[in-house]
Amino acid sequence: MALAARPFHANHAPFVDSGNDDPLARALQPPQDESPDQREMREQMQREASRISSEIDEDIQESRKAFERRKRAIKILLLGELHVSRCRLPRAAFVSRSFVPSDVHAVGMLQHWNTEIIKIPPSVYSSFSTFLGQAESGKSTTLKNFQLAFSPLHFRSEKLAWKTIVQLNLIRSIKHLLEVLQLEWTEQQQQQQNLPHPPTRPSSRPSSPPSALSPSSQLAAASGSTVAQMPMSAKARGKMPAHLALKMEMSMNNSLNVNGSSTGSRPPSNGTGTQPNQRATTIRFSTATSGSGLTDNHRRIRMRLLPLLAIEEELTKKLFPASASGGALETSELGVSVVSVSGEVVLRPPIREVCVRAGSGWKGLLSQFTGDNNVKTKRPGNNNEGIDNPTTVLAACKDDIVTLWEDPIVRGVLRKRGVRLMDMPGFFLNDAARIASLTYDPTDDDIVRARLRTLGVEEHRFTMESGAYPGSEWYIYDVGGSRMVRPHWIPYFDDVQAIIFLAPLAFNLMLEEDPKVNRLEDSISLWREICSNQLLSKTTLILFLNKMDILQATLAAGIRVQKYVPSYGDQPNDVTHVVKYFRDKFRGYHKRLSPKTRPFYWHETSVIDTHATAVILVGGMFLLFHLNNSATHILSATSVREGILRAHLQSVNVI
Ligand SMILES: Nc1nc2c(ncn2[C@@H]2O[C@H](COP(=O)(O)OP(=O)(O)OP(=O)(O)O)[C@@H](O)[C@H]2O)c(=O)[nH]1
Ligand SMILES: [Mg+2]
Repeated sequence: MALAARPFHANHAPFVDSGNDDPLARALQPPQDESPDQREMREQMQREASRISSEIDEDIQESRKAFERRKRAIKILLLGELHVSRCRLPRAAFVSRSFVPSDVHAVGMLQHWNTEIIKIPPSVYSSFSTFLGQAESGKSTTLKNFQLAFSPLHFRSEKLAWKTIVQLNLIRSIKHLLEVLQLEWTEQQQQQQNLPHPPTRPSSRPSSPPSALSPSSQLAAASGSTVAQMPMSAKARGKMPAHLALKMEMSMNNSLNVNGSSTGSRPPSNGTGTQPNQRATTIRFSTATSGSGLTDNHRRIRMRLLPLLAIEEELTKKLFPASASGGALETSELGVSVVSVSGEVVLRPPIREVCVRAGSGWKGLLSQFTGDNNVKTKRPGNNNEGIDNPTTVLAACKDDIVTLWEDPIVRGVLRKRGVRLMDMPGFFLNDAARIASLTYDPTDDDIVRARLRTLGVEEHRFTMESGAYPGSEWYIYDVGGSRMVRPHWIPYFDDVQAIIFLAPLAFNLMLEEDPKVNRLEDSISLWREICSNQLLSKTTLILFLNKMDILQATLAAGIRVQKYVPSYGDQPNDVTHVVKYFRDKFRGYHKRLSPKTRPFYWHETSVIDTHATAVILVGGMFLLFHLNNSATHILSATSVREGILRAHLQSVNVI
């Protein structure tokens, strides 16, 4: 700015004296024969240039101050798995140019606080830390925990936007459930007709790619037996706006044909067996009770729930219309996964998830659409304000949803097929009675558990409202964790002092972006890459063994590790042994592959547990601040103990 500021000041008399040899000054001299008008114009231009110059200087000053503020602020980078659904570990990495490393150390210290003196290397004070891991590890969930713990007012101010996401999550689970039931009926029907089995049980290759046929395609391929048409219940119809009830009827009629042929138009196959907005076009089933115990009543319930799928489709189109155009919100369809579990098949129906594009301000966008609990649409030519919203439709379907989900026969079908809906991201079926209500108001836990996939890298800046250091600024980076997105992490490795690596112990699950790859195997190979990376040789690595609650449930269900990890052998199939086995594997690679010796820190976590997570986060933050404000970089064991104690106390108050 020096150049602009100097010669253009309006109050400069003649720019230069005649003896000046400076070519620039000469060029800027007024012409000899300058008229008063020309002079006026020239001076006006000079004043304008000067004004702009001052503005730029002010901007620079502001930027400088902002930069300084940012340097002082604590930054947290959440990197990790794209699909957080299966892992519940916070993979947040505390990253801050000035203190980031300390928080990483702080987390480590929480586990090793009994060391008498803990030295924090001064280098930590100018570093970045990062969360890494595969998809669905819980990055965004950790972010929400963070906001809830430190900025609860802000967190709750976004409740309305999250409400719709929770409802969409619930509908998505119902959709999965219905597809599994339909698959069961289809198979039964084929068996009755002595038709070959649909290719959904790759018994020779337990972890083989998904079937080329989606359940709906298989359904459409089925033929024979009676076609049933289930009328919409008067109760359900009565609770809905007329146009919606009509839409429901149309939806059913489009799906069913009393003559057994499809009346619905079927979208062309994309070659993967998955279709956007995929829906059964023909539904046929035997009138007899199936071998699985499913009855006509189950079919009736299923039919009555089909309108939910239509409402989801419509809502998704309204809220997230920008899929193809790179807009703020999108949906993604990840295909069908079929995975062997205990000799059975785990069916992952087509995944069509709502995604949020980084930096899109999606919450504002969603809030525009969602009024008080509703998405309202005024229909042309209709004086009644139509309310096509999940709240109304879910409330109308509540009894059916609860009945179906709690039905022991349905549970038996899910068990037989190895489908564990409760392990899927955004699982809310256990709370259906509460959520499918006209007065539904999301709780903090609902918001934390809501699943919304992240695309790209998103910076979150917020001010701490409570805790030990109110008013302090926070920067958190939340990124997508899928394989496609991982290359975008690399710029954030620059100057990284610490990485929190989230590894869900999902030994029996496959990656959604690549159903041939086991999740845990993917985590381990990512860990190896991180450990051996020369750029990260000085970086402290902290391992979070994530989604411990799911691991517990998986083992309790009798699923054996040995089936998926033969090297596990016949060790006891319990949490303690399983965690130790995999932790030692991670530790071994850490030791063997690290270019330089470094300490190995690890935690077992489940980030949907907001209390436990708050303790870790609050404790970590306390230590971070302590380290930052401390004249010395040495923490005594007493300080650390005090930090943990305060963390516990604060978690009680904050949460
Ligand atoms: N049961 C359980 N669920 C979890 C846990 N952590 C996260 N989840 C759930 O997993 C789903 C995905 O979590 P996210 O935080 O969205 O995952 P993410 O890492 O941000 O995923 P991407 O945005 O796809 O990269 C959500 O529905 C969470 O509620 C956990 O420890 N246990
Ligand atoms: Mg995310």
